[in-house]
Amino acid sequence: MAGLLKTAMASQLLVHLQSGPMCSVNEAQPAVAIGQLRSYSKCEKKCPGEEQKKGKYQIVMIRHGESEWNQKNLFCGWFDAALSDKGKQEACAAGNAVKDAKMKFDVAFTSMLTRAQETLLAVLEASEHGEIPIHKTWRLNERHYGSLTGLNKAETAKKFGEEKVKVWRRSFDTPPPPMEKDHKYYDAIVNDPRYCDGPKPEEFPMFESLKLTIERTLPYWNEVIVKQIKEGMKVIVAAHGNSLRGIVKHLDQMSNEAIMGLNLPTGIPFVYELDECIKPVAPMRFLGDPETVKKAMESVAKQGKAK
Ligand SMILES: O=C(O)[C@@H](CO)OP(=O)(O)O
Repeated sequence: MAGLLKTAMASQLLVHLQSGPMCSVNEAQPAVAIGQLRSYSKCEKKCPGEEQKKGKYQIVMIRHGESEWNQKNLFCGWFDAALSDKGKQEACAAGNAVKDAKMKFDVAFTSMLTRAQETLLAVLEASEHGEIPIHKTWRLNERHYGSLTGLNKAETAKKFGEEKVKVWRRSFDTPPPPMEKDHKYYDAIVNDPRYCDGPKPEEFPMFESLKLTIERTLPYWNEVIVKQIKEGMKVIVAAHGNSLRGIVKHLDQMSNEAIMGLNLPTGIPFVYELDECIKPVAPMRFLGDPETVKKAMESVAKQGKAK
């Protein structure tokens, strides 16, 4: 625990949020119609009493906006793809939704990858946050997609079958094949100086299932993020589809089968109300129009279909 806390402190960055260009350029045309704070439940209707349920603590999480590799439908994992223009717009719209919901954060957590960090900065900028501490950790990185990194998902489904790709993408414990040393992106990832403070060589993944992703994400969640929540800090986490699916699985105690059906949309913040034991008192709710959220989730699921 002390080690993780030390790493968290070492990666702390005080960001000066200037009037950055990302949100001012595109704010007139948000790609996602972010609505007011709305309840989103499994029944997709307002369930009585659910909407207003407040916990002792609250946390906001967001998957990064669409990346250039999401746009090209490539397995991305630890490759450091930049946000697409649409992804930048999504991030700004997410920040506007946070502002509309009058949410303020004391501390932020993100991964080592640019797409999550840029999304976070855009959210903080658009929601008029000043300077808050930002902790960056590889433990919130996207799951490592092994040898699939850089392959087109639809073409991979055509070659290996949609079922196989679904297992690689969404099964709990079947990992993709490992990334070997001769892989096109091996050097760019393994020798990236951003990882000089970790992971240690023996921890550095060459592939990850969701199970393995959870095994490296949860210690940080429990020992660093939860600690801050319990100290009364208002927390935002900007990370990735699968590192966040791991946290959601943990929070909602979802079965290995149930988590297969969860596809988080890009760039739409979601909120958990938590009790004193950090257990959700209501389902996650998105700061977005439910129909938009539903469509965005379906579109993520469809990425693994052959064309
Ligand atoms: O490619 C990836 O790294 C992830 C997230 O973009 O994709 P998937 O939704 O297939 O797990």
